[in-house]
Amino acid sequence: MASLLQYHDAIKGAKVLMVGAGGIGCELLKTLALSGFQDIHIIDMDTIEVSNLNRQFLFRQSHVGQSKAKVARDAVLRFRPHINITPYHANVKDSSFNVEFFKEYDVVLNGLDNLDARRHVNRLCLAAEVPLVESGTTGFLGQVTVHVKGKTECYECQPKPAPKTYPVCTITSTPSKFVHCIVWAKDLLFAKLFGDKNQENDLNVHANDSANASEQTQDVFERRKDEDIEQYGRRIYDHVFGYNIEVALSNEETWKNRNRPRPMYTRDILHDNSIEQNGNVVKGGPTDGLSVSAMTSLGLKNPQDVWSLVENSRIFLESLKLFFVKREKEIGSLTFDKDDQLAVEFVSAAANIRAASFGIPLHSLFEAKGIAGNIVHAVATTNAVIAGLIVIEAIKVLRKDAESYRMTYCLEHPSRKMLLMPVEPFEPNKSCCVCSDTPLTLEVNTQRSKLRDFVEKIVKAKLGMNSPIIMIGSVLLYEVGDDLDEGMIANYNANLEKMLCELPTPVTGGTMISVEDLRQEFTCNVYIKHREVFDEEKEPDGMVLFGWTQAPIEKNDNKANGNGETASNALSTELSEVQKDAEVEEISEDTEIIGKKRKLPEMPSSVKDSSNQKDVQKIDDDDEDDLVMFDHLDDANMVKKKRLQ
Ligand SMILES: Nc1ncnc2c1ncn2[C@@H]1O[C@H](COP(=O)(O)OP(=O)(O)OP(=O)(O)O)[C@@H](O)[C@H]1O
Ligand SMILES: [Zn+2]
Repeated sequence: MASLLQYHDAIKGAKVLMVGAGGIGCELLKTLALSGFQDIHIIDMDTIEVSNLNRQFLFRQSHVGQSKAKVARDAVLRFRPHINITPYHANVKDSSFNVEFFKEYDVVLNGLDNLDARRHVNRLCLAAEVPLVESGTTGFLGQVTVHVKGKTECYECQPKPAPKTYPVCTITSTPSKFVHCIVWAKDLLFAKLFGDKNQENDLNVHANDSANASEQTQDVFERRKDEDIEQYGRRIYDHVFGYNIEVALSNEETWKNRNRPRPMYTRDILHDNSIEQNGNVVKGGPTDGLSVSAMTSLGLKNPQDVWSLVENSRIFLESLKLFFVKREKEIGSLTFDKDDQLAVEFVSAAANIRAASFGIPLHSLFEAKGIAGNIVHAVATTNAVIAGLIVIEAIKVLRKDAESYRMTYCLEHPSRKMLLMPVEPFEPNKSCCVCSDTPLTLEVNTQRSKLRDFVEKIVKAKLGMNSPIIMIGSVLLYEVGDDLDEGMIANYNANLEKMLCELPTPVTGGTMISVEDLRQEFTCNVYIKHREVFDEEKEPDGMVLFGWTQAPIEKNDNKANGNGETASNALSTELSEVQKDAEVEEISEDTEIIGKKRKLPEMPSSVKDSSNQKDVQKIDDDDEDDLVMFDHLDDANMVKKKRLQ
């Protein structure tokens, strides 16, 4: 009875910070409120999108365009009117959410969808010494991990899997990488125009240019009776690249912290009648569906060339026309196939036009073809399960019950006979540069690399610092800040362009550089080792950082935005099968780790063999054959003592 009371007191008196009010966040807020939490603060920088409504159940159609944090608060207060919920419609990386702010909380709960924000929160939690419960879901997979400074590993102690999935809103509204444009072109536009008409689709199908009311309700993507194919193509182009972008621009909130896209209309891009002049090969040509090609039709030969916006626009219109003229019978039943030349041409051109609109570098057809993917649908149930686990861990953290902390993985294969896999947390990784003082080593050619290369490729891309200060001893070489005077800015800019060995305090072999992010209260020492030659293919940065735990950089990614999302509720892109497999593999690897290194002091009863003290479980899977060894309880306890002092 006493312990129940204690448990209740821990919840009632706790001040909790939730970061992210999306798929996991909505479930989490509801569960926190219903579990008796009374002082909850929520940070989320986004507004509600139509595509959120199917699973972010606190939001309704009428809330579209409003702050997620605020609407989530109002929704929960309706059934828990007497608790305090404080919303912040802001980026968690804003300077107001500093260490002092974090110190006010008893626990921080993440429901985020990107690595960048997760790393930032991890660092602030370490600096403020506040426990963090971290989470993520992708389709049926998910995990909850606990990070307590000095007791367990931090979020960055282990290498992170390469980013694999993309949030729906990023695809439909705010692409920042070429891969987002490919997913949009393939999974939304191509599917809408040529696929099953009954499929759900997140594209805006209404236009405001309809002359009468009946047309208001008509799907814009339907070809109208007697509509000329040229006209139809241009109408689609103007709708998706022009009108829809204008609609998106009208929501000012979305663009507060982002670059505004440019609406594109055929009348502006294609001033001449190039389509009619060049596209008239349509009547002749091959009859075999899969060999029809817009490139051939327009005389574009090299798929490795990056086409201009005009060329992509012509390919777009031409491939659309060819589908209707040459492959009309297939329309309504097509699915994207990377071996279908015309489909690849259409998707590649559409992605490039969208990329141009959003200021994203264009890619060749060859590159675009390599980025094809499957959707990993968000599974609301996974979010709910994960939210429940977050609350369970949060309660343990509040009760300082370190012995029972668990990292829990939600698995996909029911044939493993267990949905949830609890794992005892690791102790901190002594060589983690984020939660320990271990210096990093950088091999670099100090005569050929500029300070700018170091800042961009190491400090920002790898160490994830947003406002770095770079020093050697007490000499400042570079800093980012709002309060710098013109002289300082000029000085730092000049330093950026200097080779490392030519800086006012030269960086050569043996130099120790100190890099600090004041906002994250994160400092790193980087020991420099001069090296003459680098392998251009294997070491494209021309420098190699040792001693950090970050995963390899994502391939097929727009380098300008180095952080990928391991999103909950996400669309995956190709790197398709490969990525899906990787996700499963990731869990399999963990499974193996459990057998070898991580012990499971308590397993779900479904997998416990009651007759055994030392259980060897053979888990049969469709195509996998994992052997997992569970140590008996006594061993497990010993291990636990060793890990969690
Ligand atoms: N730096 C950040 N600061 C504040 N909130 C963030 C930050 N980064 C991500 N978020 C929020 O985290 C939430 C993640 O939720 P979720 O994964 O469900 O994504 P979503 O954008 O709501 O859904 P989807 O994109 O899949 O339609 C989003 O609401 C997003 O606004
Ligand atoms: Zn760490």
